[in-house]
Amino acid sequence: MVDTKINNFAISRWRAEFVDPAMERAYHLHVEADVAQFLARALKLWALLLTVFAWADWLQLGNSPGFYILSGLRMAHVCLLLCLAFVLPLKPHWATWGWPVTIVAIAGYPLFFAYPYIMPDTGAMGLAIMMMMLLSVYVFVPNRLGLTNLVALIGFAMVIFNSIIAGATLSQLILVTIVLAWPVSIGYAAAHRINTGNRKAFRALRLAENTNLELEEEMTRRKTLEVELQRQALTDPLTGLSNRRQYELLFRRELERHRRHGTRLAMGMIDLDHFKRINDEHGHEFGDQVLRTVAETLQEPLRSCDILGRFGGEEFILILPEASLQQGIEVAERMRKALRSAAVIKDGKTIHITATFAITEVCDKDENISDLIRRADEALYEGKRDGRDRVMEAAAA
Ligand SMILES: Nc1nc2c(ncn2[C@@H]2O[C@H](COP(=O)(O)OP(=O)(O)OP(=O)(O)O)[C@@H](O)[C@H]2O)c(=O)[nH]1
Repeated sequence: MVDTKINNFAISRWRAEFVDPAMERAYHLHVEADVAQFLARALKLWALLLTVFAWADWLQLGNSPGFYILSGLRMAHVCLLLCLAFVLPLKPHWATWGWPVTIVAIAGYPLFFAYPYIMPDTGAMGLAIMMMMLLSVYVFVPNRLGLTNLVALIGFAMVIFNSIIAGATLSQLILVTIVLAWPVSIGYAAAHRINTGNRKAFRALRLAENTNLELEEEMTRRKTLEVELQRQALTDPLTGLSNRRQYELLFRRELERHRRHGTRLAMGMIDLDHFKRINDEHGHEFGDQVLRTVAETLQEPLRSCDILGRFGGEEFILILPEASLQQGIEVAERMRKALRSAAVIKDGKTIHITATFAITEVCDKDENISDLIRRADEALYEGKRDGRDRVMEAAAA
């Protein structure tokens, strides 16, 4: 992810590039395919124009050594332009890197340099061509602004050098400078605007992407929070079992299924034996630990569709969908044995826990869970009285 710190998006004043190299690289990566495609087209057009201009040389020079020298230089430059144009689709990063097109542009100067020597009377036309070329490299050939300045500077220096060789006076040199300053300054301003504008568009895109990402993260965070809140609202914080709201809801759903499809539905109550003693002897905190262990142990023999909830204190509630009274008793027996063999170690001492179970089954008379709880509770009471650690049957009357 791109850093959203606004400093990272600062654009340099003269080069019209991002100040942060990493950001500039990211920008290059983003635009390189498009730039490479456009640059390849520009190079091909440039090569075409250069080739066409050989006709003008022929008209001026005819079948002369000068024509062949200029044509040789012209063709060498055309070859370079076309080579780069055909390599760019394979190496698109060359387009944004800038140096290949810069070198190819500079390699074209010998042709312009040779003109005044072969055709001394075309000085004004050479100057006009140089003006056009300078303007073109700025506005038509996509390149890094600093490198375009280098191309322009070398071209400018070459024209001045040629003019001095040709014996130009100081006032003529000043005039040539003013004439060339015109396309350079206009070209620079236009290229600066294009480069800065493109980077500003990239900055806006990145900021929008970052905002989207932050929004997505916030949405995920809220969703996770919502799920957690929902979980907390439906589970007992100590044991992680279903709380009253949850198991009553699930029971209503199962009761509905029982009424509609005639499926059987068993229900049970579980009450730990002498839990007060554990609390009194080992402390409330240890009692909590025991309750957590009990919750884990009681769940072991259950199917994934069975529901174990915390009824309150050291009492638990059991809902067994599609189970008869007999099947419920068998499950309870397995739970009782599992609990018996589970042990909690305290100060090197092993503490065994037992519980009394009461199982009942939904019958036609039952209207809600309270009817079953009442029945199971009575059986529990009997179980306690008969010595605890047993499974009681609470058949409907
Ligand atoms: N540690 C802890 N103890 C609890 C919690 N809820 C209830 N208790 C304790 O559970 C004990 C229940 O005691 P009783 O109702 O007398 O039942 P018992 O000692 O298990 O005796 P029988 O049910 O007759 O076998 C009390 O001491 C409560 O304080 C709890 O969340 N954590």
